[in-house]
Amino acid sequence: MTTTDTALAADIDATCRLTGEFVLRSGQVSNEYFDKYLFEADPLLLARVAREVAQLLPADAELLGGLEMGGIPIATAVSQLVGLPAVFVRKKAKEYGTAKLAEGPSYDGRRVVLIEDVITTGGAVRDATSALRSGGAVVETVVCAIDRSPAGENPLADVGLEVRAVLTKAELDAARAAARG
Ligand SMILES: O=P(O)(O)OC[C@H]1O[C@H](OP(=O)(O)OP(=O)(O)O)[C@H](O)[C@@H]1O
Ligand SMILES: O=C(O)c1cc(=O)[nH]c(=O)[nH]1
Repeated sequence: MTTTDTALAADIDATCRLTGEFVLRSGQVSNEYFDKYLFEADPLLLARVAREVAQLLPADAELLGGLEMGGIPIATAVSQLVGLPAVFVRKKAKEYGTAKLAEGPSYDGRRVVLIEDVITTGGAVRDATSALRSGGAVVETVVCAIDRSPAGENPLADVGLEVRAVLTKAELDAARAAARG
């Protein structure tokens, strides 16, 4: 367990694990879905997640890159906690106005730590990494609330990204099993 908040896994699991049939972003079909908005909409749970994310930030982070959409509330909460500015990374650049992909201050040449809600295959994070790097950002780490990618593998190793997770699927499963007795 990477979290210092020992009840967090059980509370997140109870709040946002859904069962059914879900098509995921990657096109995979899963019988489980972690609805991050259910914890992000709860001010106390969001604050607890943000505290854990803050502890996982690399010391040399200059900007927090919150990924549209679920990464943005977490990045905002962490930004308020640690005093680092944030950029809000769109899935695709806005087609009018500033036409930006990432909203907020310039990230060219700056060390951006990505903040994500859930990682399954790492596809969304990979896309954001590539886009920000194209704009000159140094992106080496992503901190996510829930990592449900296969245990023991780094789905983003191919793009040189370290994944730091507040909670893994195994930890959520263990919390669920413990709660059921
Ligand atoms: O690791 P992956 O296989 O890419 O899957 C995880 C991504 O899928 C979800 O994005 P979605 O577009 O559903 O999210 P949003 O509600 O945050 O916009 C989730 O928020 C991650 O960004
Ligand atoms: O892979 C996804 O799309 C995904 C999985 C999940 O558990 N939660 C979520 O918001 N997205």
